[in-house]
Amino acid sequence: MPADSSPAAHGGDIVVVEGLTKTYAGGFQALKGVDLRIRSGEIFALLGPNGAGKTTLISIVCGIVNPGGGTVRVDGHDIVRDFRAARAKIGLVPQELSTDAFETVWDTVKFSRGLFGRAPDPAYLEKVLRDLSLWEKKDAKIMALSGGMKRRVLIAKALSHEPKVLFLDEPTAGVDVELRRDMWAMVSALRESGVTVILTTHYIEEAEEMADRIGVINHGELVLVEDKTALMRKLGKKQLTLHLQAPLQRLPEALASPALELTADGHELVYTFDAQADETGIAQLLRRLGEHGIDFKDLQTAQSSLEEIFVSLVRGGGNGGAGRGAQA
Ligand SMILES: Nc1ncnc2c1ncn2[C@@H]1O[C@H](COP(=O)(O)OP(=O)(O)OP(=O)(O)O)[C@@H](O)[C@H]1O
Repeated sequence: MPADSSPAAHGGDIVVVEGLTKTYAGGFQALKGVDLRIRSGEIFALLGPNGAGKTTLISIVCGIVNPGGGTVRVDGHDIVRDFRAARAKIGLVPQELSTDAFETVWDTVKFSRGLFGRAPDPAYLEKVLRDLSLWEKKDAKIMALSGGMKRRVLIAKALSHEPKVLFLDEPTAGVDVELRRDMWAMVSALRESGVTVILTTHYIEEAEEMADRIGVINHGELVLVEDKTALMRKLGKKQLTLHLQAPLQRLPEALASPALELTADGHELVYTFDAQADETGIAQLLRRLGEHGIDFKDLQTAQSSLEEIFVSLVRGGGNGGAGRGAQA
């Protein structure tokens, strides 16, 4: 990336979204006041169920959809007042390759660069194609490429004008496991080259694998923004299920704790604990159960997955509020 004197070049936030709202014609409120700061050089994953507002948010930042209220700045440029400068900083990888089927890889990438008014730079484009393992295919027509290669062409096009921020909308939707791994490797390599990457995904595994930070959006609101490692620490929560000898009507008062739950049928006790804590509390729990004459015949443990955390977040339950406002 060429050096410049813009704010983000000094280690600030490359994308700053403040109070962003969007109401579509017809009255549907797709974004309800989103605040989000993307740090220069990070990989940020935006997770959310269908219809949560991910594409709307990305489309506004990329200038495809008009914002309602609020502001968005990309590398210091307002996306409305200073659209061309803001847009020039952005590469967008859409889900589908729509046109260009008869063009060669080289021509389509060269054309994309030209669209942004950048001077030709064959050496840069060669590097992009080589990095994406597309160099051998530079003279092939796009229609003759495999699905995975077409996806790479989309990335090459998005990188053709040397953007600072790359948006990937569902980069691995519908691709096989091998290509998904390739894409992950490519995105990591991009980060190494200094590009900030923002991706939307339905695949929690993808966010888990790639992202530095994760944002969860639901019903047009960001319900959580957190470092992945912090989120993974939350994942350290485990559950111990005790199958009781005899069903209990209710938990004795003395054992009442938010961490301990009796199942509806009274046959099981479920204890939730932090597997990474020094003191899980299990020994104490078992001792106290003994004191109350509660015997169990079997026990098992299970670890909650990011998937479960995500589901509880988007249902508005669980510990979803914990990360609210946690972004920088
Ligand atoms: N042009 C439009 N007119 C009216 N409503 C729209 C329009 N575009 C999107 N919506 C609605 O806004 C909501 C958010 O859509 P959006 O595409 O941003 O969600 P998403 O999180 O990207 O979903 P998905 O994961 O399914 O792509 C949805 O309920 C959608 O139906």
